[in-house]
Amino acid sequence: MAISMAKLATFTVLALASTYLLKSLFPDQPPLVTSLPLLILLFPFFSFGSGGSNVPPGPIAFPVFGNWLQVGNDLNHRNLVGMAKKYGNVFLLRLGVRNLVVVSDPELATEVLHTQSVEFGSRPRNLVWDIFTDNGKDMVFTEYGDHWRKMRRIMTLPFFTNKVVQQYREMWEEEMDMVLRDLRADRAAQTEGIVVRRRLQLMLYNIMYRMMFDARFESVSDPLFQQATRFNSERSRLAQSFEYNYGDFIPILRPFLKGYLNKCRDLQSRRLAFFNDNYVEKRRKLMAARDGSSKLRCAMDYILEAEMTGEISSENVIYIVENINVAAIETTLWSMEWAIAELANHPNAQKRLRKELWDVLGDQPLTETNLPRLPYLQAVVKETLRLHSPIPLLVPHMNLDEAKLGGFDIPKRTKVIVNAWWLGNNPEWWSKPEEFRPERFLEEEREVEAVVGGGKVDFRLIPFGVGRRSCPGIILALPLLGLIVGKLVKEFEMVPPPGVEKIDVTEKGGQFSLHIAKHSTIAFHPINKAP
Ligand code: HEM
Repeated sequence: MAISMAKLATFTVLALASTYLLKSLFPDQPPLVTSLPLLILLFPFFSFGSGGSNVPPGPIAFPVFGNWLQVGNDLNHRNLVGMAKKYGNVFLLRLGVRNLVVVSDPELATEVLHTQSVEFGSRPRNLVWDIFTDNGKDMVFTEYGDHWRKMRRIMTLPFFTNKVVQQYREMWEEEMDMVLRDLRADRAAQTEGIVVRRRLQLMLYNIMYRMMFDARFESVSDPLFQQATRFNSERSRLAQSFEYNYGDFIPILRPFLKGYLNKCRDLQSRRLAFFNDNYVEKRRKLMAARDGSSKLRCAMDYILEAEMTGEISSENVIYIVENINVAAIETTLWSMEWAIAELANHPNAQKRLRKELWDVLGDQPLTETNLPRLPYLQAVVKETLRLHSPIPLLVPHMNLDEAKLGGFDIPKRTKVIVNAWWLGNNPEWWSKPEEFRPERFLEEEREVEAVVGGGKVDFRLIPFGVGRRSCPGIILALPLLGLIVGKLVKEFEMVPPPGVEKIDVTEKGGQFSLHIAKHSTIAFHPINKAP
């Protein structure tokens, strides 16, 4: 087949640019490696495009690199919207040996998450996630199948039922009331303001560790708290980084990732030993000493019971702990930070919320049982999750076998992502989506049920996903968010620190998370009577 001059020229420029890039990235590597792009020129030129099958549209793919050099590493929710406008609501990117399909409209999202939730119910893996999950011994990142089903079932009873919410709601309120007490006693918090994230992080760790292990941390200086947060944030940093993409996409470059992967392995073994030695083993000893009549006290006791009956292995036990540390704490914390920042920037919304809280509760403190009586509070939570989904592209899905989507063929083992942020922020479907305006959920969007669950799902608002692989933690995350936001607003006026007009709500994302770029400093002015 003849090749056009334009294609040849593009190819040559690309190959030279890549050679240059590799040479500067790896100056000490042998010429075989750095001249790889030129060798690629010798490859058959006509592996451009889709290879002839009926795959979704997308940019022209080059041999070996696919679209990677064109689209780069940072495939964040906003960049993907730009591509969807060009290629359509389902498009395909080839990133080296990996295929990535991006879905950007509610109907196709329904297909992936609901109608074909078995077909698209797996998770893709990569070199780093393989290390952090020991090739899928966990639940969050494992493939769809018997192992996932068993893990999800075993985790549901101690973590994800309404009974669990009822069992723990007073403990949650107690931890939150300690935050309010600390803010009232903190002069700096009331004058120049504080980075409230640190205190909320301690609160959330305490809530999750009390549920998991019946254990808590005394303060932010507790050495165990410092170790736990350091291990978890280092794990997130390594897993979320774009640094390892080149080795993941292009197998021939994997030897250069050895140092990075060893760092991940080393961290993972120290981190799992930390969970095991300080928490799991202690519960195991208590379980061994327990007589049949004593009650199971915390989630770990139920999990260890499943280990004792041979349903799961000790490795699975530790990966459940790892998954809760990864999935539960930072996601909820990011949402709290966004909600507080937006309320500080929108005094009218804050005033309206405070009025609702005082009208409904009077002098009484907010409790979990009151939440259904506070529609504006629920609207604030929904609006926060719509505008700032902590996981804007959901956790990636994958089809184990070849599948169909929107009339296209999806090659097997394609990473499929749903741009959930765009579903909640597309101006074709939402009025002025860039505005933080909770009242939309009491006015034109009264029917949106997705976030509160239970009702009919509106696929425009799915910050927790939907269907088989949706977030089971929604049952905890929503009341936790409502409670802390409501309690703070009832007792404090939250404002930017002196001299600052607006809190900076610039975003920062990783491979799939989205959080506030700079942790905000907020001043908390105590309120003692009804507004
Ligand atoms: C605001 C807080 C949270 C948000 C926005 C959130 C969001 C998500 C999303 C988008 C997914 C993937 C859904 C999909 O792939 O379709 C997910 C999965 C998951 N989340 Fe959450 N989550 C939150 C809090 C929690 C909490 C508190 C827990 C546990 C206590 C939790 C546990 C999990 C687990 C175990 C999965 C994996 C489910 C599976 O693969 O089967 N999450 N979450």
